Amino acid sequence: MEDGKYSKELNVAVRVVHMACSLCEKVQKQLLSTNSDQVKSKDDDSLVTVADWSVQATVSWMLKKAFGSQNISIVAEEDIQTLCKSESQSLLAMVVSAVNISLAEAPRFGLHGPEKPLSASEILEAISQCNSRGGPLGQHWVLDPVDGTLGFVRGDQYAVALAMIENGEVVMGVLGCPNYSVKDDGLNKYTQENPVMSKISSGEVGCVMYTRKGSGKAWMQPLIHRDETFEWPNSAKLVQVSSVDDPTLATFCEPVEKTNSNHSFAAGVASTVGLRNKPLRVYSMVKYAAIARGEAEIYMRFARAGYKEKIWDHAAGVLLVQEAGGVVTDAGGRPLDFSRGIYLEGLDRGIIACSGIKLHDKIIGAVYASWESSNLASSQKANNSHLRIHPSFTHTLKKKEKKVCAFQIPVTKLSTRSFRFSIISMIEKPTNLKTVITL
Ligand SMILES: Nc1ncnc2c1ncn2[C@@H]1O[C@H](COP(=O)(O)OS(=O)(=O)O)[C@@H](OP(=O)(O)O)[C@H]1O
Ligand SMILES: [Mg+2]
Ligand SMILES: [Mg+2]
Ligand SMILES: [Mg+2]
Repeated sequence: MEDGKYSKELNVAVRVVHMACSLCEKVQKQLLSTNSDQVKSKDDDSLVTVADWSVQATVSWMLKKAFGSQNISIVAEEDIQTLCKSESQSLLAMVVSAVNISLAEAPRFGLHGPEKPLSASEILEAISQCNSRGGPLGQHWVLDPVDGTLGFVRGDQYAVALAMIENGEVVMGVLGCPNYSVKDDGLNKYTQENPVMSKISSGEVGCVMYTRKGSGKAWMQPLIHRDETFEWPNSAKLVQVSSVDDPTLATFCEPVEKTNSNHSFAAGVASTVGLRNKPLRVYSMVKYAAIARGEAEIYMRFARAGYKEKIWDHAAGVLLVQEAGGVVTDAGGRPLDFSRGIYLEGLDRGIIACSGIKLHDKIIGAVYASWESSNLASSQKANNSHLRIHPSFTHTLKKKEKKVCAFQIPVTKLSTRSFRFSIISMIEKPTNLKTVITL
């Protein structure tokens, strides 16, 4: 790891993510072999497991140990509501055990754990202290303890994602992918058709990827396994996005579940652009990892209307793709905004991550061409209070009082009539609009 800004933070974060991956591997193995009661449903019907809480507690405790509990703000996914219920005693006991086993392993990763095992209340405190809401000022750690919990429970891909946001920008990202082999083409071998258990027994190792904003570099390390005689520093190699910019050769990734992304809209975009390969459906932020490693070229994600993407599902992955040479924006071509709390507020329709600008431009253009006729358009319009601007057609209008209004302009193929109707909203309140564009 190179010296520079955030080098201490990055160094600790990488090691802590290694610890978290090791924890997850044990819990996943146990979960798949014993079918025990380690999985719960949340109010929104999504899943949470012993691993999610245990990783959050472990990372929270280790970061506070390294940087001081007063100085640290952590935004993370999980809370302790379910764990505190009287019927959750055995679940809490499993979390306490997993956390203490993991913390006891800290020296293997060149870190210091606690002198004695943590109590249940200390662990609950560590989890619940990750309740920061982020925002535009200061430093905030952002943690998704297990991203792709569904994949985790199904014995498939998942990730541990830790990032840091400073003054609203992602400045550091670490992504642990325990079932994504460090070997080339690690993903294609472990898709749904190839259960991950074969990987565990074959002894192949997953990876931890990391980067720092502005470095123009993204690194990958192999995971460390218990039986290995190993001492830090771990070896790391640089990764880079793919150089493929011909759509007919490109591979696109998308979420596995239709509820998390509209597959048919993505298929329409893919066909408009001329993508030929079948979509690679992969759980979790491993999709970003695949783009950063050059094993896929495009990641499209179009959530259903009303769903607001959360910063912990994207921060680490977005920076990895960008620093490995790729481009990530919303579907209107604008950068994702990590400065507005726990949600990616103002996100325009979806997220597009690409290995290069050429493919990215084509995808954004195809989204515009397909949008008005899609079901997604009518369902999301009601929810869109913000502006959609095609990057190449952004017109700004300076008003006397120096406020800037911007209009959505459609892609070239749309008619003049649809141009008029497509001026649908403004950055400022409608009362700020004094000039009407007439064609
Ligand atoms: N309805 C809906 N739409 C969009 N996104 C949603 C939705 N519900 C949940 N989530 C978040 O998606 C995270 C999992 O994303 P994946 O890309 O792994 O999806 S999939 O499982 O492959 O379908 C998942 O992250 P984890 O909870 O950490 O697994 C959620 O934060
Ligand atoms: Mg979740
Ligand atoms: Mg997640
Ligand atoms: Mg999660």
